[in-house]
Amino acid sequence: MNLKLIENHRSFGGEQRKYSHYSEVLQCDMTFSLYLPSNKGMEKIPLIWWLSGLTCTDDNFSHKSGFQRLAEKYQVAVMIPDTSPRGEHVADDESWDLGQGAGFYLDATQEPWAKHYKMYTYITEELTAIASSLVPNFSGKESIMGHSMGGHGALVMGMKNTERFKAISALSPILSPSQVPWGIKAFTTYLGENQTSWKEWDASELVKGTGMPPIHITQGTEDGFYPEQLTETYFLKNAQENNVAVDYKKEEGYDHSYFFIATFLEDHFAFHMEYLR
Ligand SMILES: N[C@@H](CCC(=O)N[C@@H](CS)C(=O)NCC(=O)O)C(=O)O
Repeated sequence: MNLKLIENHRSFGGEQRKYSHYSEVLQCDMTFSLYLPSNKGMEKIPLIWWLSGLTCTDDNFSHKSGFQRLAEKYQVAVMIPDTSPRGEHVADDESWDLGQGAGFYLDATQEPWAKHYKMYTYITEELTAIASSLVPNFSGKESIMGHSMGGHGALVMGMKNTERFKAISALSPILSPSQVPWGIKAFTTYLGENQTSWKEWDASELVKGTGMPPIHITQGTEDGFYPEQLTETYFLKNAQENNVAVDYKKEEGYDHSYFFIATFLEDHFAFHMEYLR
């Protein structure tokens, strides 16, 4: 596993850690970040997964959102993966919404991406085993949240693993990737032209399933990517027709940035903690 602790910062009483390791699934060196609360009460600690958006690494959320205050307040560990496989030998694209920094949290089937772009299996299996070994006194309870591409990733991972994740939330998420430019570009490239294969990676299709965890979504009205990339209509229609509980909130005047994320994060943590206790 070659796990190496490369940073450790005290933050709000807990520890903000960053690790590097060689990923067998992705076939490359990776980093991830992990927050461990102080756990002064020696309680069982649940785990929230955070998935970031396009162009991010695991640093954006830990550097810019201020989430550590909430994780310490609620005594919850937070795991932050990178957004794609990395390295000079890993396929890439010159545009910012494809390739490295834009893995879309799926398992690619098309060349030259299939060898490394397996973010779904990396997170749900390899990183999951690592997380379990690193969170002391882990309660075994997990939930998942994310932003934009990562908001979509959180919905897909949560809805594909309904027994495992107790709650799902997303800030300005892509909701119907098969119908918006970012998603069409990524799915065509990673999964191929046959749109039948897209369905298992599309939150608007998965929401037609049964036994879904509760879902909470926040979208800013002044988000430059809304509604073109982040349209909610089809997702909400499918959720409603299938009786899936989605709390979709629009917030006046907010954009797509980490200023928006930082503003509404407490609301999201409080929502998750209802199901993680
Ligand atoms: N093309 C722009 C926009 C990309 C963008 O807004 N990315 C969002 C996720 S979709 C983000 O979280 N950016 C990193 C940040 O704001 O720290 C860029 O390269 O920064």
